[in-house]
Amino acid sequence: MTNPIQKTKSDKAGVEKKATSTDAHIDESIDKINDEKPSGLLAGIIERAIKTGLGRKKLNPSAVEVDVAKNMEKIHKSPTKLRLAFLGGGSFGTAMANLAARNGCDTTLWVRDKRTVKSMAKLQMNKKYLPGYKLDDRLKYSHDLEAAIKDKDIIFLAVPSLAFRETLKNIAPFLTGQSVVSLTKGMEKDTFALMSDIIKDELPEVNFGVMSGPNLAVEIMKNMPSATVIASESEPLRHAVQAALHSAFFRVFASDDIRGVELGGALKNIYAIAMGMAAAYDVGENTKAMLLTRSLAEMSRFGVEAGANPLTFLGLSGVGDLYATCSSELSRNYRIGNMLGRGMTIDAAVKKLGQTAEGVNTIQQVHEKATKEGIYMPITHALYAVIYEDKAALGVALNLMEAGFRSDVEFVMAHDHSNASLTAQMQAASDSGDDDDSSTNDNPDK
Ligand SMILES: NC(=O)C1=CN([C@@H]2O[C@H](COP(=O)(O)OP(=O)(O)OC[C@H]3O[C@@H](n4cnc5c(N)ncnc54)[C@H](OP(=O)(O)O)[C@@H]3O)[C@@H](O)[C@H]2O)C=CC1
Ligand SMILES: O=C(CO)COP(=O)(O)O
Repeated sequence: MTNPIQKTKSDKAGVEKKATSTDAHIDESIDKINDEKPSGLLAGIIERAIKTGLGRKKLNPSAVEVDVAKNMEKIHKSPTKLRLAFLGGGSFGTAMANLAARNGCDTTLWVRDKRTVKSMAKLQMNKKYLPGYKLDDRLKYSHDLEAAIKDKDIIFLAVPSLAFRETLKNIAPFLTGQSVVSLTKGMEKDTFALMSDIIKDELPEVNFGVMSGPNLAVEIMKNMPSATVIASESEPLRHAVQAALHSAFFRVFASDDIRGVELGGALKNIYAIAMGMAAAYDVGENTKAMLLTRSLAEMSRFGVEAGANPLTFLGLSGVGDLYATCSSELSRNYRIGNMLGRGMTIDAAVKKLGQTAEGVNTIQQVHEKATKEGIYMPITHALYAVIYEDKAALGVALNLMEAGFRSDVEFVMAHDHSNASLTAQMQAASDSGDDDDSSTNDNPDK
């Protein structure tokens, strides 16, 4: 059997020279990105961190990794270097694999397309998803799934949710005790399964975790300080992921609330679409703040119904990711919303984006689940009505504003019957007073 890792290594060495001198288009992109480099205080922090070895010095990586290795089941010969595989050659898989390689982990990025693997090894760059960003020269590339995961300690999955189950099925025959960590933020179409559910379904024996947080891939490639959360019931796995990815630019916090962390990452995509749409209507900061915090209320309400701890939504994977994705045009979900707000159809917006926007499917899943189970999710239902039932956005937004009286944080003061009866009185008064026809199906006191 060929060893694709060795092969790509020599490819890299052979082609590097060409890449630096001939690809004018990429040089242009790099110049453009360099122009956008952080400046001032941020630039100072980054420069200092680089000079001091990416901030891992104090952590004494080999000591941490020896400790991790001692604890991890079925861990093997060389405990001084964690061995990692990242599956998925999009922007996030690439950014995370690059972080790990830069930290000195033995890292292979698996990409399904052979030509893309060749191009990445040649240029040390992901031209399609992260053009202009040079990748660490220790990062290895492979399109051979078996070889990519062989002898690894941890396999990180960064494929879109629609490919998650299929990817697990494909690696199942080659597993020899590796742990699995999902980086995917979505729900399986039609089953409402989260990625951890799919892991338990397909690989019931495997030690697993999920990682999620405010991690816009391009900002990570620019060394902009960021943080994330690894959630797992396995402490050794949490430690291993922290040790593998931690640097002065990237902090990895820990949690054992897998459901909460995972739902934060999946649900915020719905609200990023809503916020992108609101931005297209030039709404004010008060409106954005209202939308953001009522989105958080929906997320935590839904999370609790699904078995999550509501406090998890106050962490990086909840409010942290919600804020990042709802504020930035780097978010693909936000961009989809913005295109919708400017009058495009959902199909045209998805086509124009040409990348993964998990929220498009998540809205449908959550709308259906919440309707079936009677979970109060007015923003999700409103968004569904605009996107999939062709309701007018303005009417839907006004309806949301006219929804009944509710408590602010329902885990502090429950939405009780006095609110419900007040709402009913108001509703009756407004029904008899006007004949507004811009309704949605929302019942605010369901
Ligand atoms: N980008 C980000 O900032 C972040 C993304 N995430 C999450 O990570 C996941 C992946 O997103 P991201 O990397 O951004 O996506 P991208 O759209 O950038 O890339 C998707 C990648 O998945 C590959 N792919 C698609 N279908 C399959 C399949 N059936 N088998 C194997 N590979 C496949 C694509 O290959 P091809 O090019 O050949 O189609 C491509 O390499 C999503 O769930 C996302 O929510 C999480 C945090 C941050
Ligand atoms: O999850 C992300 C940032 O944390 C990326 O968001 P998008 O998938 O909307 O680009």
